[in-house]
Amino acid sequence: MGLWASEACIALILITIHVVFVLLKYTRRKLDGTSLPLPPGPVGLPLIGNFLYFIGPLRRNPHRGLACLAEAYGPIVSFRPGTAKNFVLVSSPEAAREALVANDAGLTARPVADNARALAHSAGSVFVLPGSDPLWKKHRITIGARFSGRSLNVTRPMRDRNARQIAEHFRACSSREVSVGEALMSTALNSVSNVLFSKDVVDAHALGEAHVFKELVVKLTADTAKPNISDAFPFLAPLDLLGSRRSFSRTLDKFYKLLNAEFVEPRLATGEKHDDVLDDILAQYAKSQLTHSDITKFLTDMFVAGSDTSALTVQWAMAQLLRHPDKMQKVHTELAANLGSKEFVEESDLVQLPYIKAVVKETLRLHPVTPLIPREVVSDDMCLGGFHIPIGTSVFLNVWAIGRDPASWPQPEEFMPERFLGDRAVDYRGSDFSFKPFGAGRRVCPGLDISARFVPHLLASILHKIDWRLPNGMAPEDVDLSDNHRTNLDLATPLRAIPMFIA
Ligand code: HEM
Repeated sequence: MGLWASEACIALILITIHVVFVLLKYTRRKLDGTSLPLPPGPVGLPLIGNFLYFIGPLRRNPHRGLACLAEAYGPIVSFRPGTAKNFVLVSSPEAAREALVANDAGLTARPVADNARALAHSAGSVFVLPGSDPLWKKHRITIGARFSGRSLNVTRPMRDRNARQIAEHFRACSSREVSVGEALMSTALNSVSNVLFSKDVVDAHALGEAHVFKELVVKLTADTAKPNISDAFPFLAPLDLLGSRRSFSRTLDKFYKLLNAEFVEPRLATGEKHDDVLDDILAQYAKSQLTHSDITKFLTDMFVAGSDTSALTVQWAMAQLLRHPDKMQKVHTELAANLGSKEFVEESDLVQLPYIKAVVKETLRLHPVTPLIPREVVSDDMCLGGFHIPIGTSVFLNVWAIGRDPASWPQPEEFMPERFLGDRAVDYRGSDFSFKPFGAGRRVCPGLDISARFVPHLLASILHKIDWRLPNGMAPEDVDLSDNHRTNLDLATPLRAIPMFIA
């Protein structure tokens, strides 16, 4: 009886706190002068809000769980995972357009995960610095000058060489079962490092092997957005209860040291010039416009943002093609018809390979590697879809759900690259918000242009003159297409297959 009474007492206190909290919020909005309602969403518990969702249905694949919330509450949903700020979820093309076009200026920040604060990384990170920060602007100009448009023609020969290396690697593995993703990750790292430092980071003979640089980037990528109780309950952050930030700090520290020892210090010592990103940032360093720490943080972000994303997209495309032999046949027919006996695919061949490019787009529609694009409301409250979105709210665009919206995509679950050919040739940029795997607006992915070249190039290179088989008597329908949302959208079962070189 005594125990029951104390439980009832605790429940009463929690309910009272919750009611006070709701009343305070209501009163504040009245004082703010807004009469717009907040977006609808699941009712949270006192104090912990909707936290239980995040250790339950949303733990493994939040993009799927959040798509179900949108089905229940509509295209703009709000919820509160813990005592941290409100989250708003955007899940329709129209709402995404309103967020990224009409409200772009107000959404130029990103939520900062507790891990990102390790070694003060967030203070120099191009990924999380607010859009108003002069350092963010400086970094975006540096990236834009080397990673977009015609400037990419300068580095094209290096990507041709990287694509040729991976083709040779898989041809040399002919008839042997391989992990498809391992070599793809090495090649994606090399394609980024060549624009940054004019150098491969993984040796051509070791593409399929473990490598310290690769291991560190893989670990940093996996841990960047690892679920962490400190993010739901910021008052616990100083304790770092899961040790997440400490572990991230150790990995970051190793990576910073590696970047400095192998790339930054030697270039500073010799004063060599290579007409690349490192030249550009060292020139800014010489004028005291950047610190040494700004440089390592920037380079770290470029590897974390640019390599796993590209490698995973090619791995997803391969998984879909192995699952759909008729589409694989179309790819081989296109390659044979346009390249004939040419030994290796070059970037300039892509104009003749529309089907391969459509395969990549269809892959990014179904498996966008950043399924939930994170933004944050800065400077002022905003109105979205007739709802009030207070300053400080974290806004997530569920591009995974938008890419499967049946109103925009007939038979949305089917892998049909043909939908990206002909009249309905939706592109990555442009006004169609039913397909935005690289985001949009001021914070659009600055790697879009290089990815639009290199991802189809990489895919074509590992398919040209190579016939892929499934191992252990697997049938196409046995290819596992289930996903696992770590920082990026990973395959739940890493793809293994057997390359057969067609001489
Ligand atoms: C298939 C490949 C890729 C995909 C699907 C992808 C997707 C994305 C998405 C969705 C965003 C957020 C955009 C937004 O908020 O609107 C982003 C940001 C970013 N991406 Fe990519 N990305 C890819 C490759 C790359 C590459 C190759 C690089 C550079 C080497 C890169 C560098 C970045 C950076 C630095 C940001 C942060 C930009 C900022 O916050 O200002 N990405 N990417």
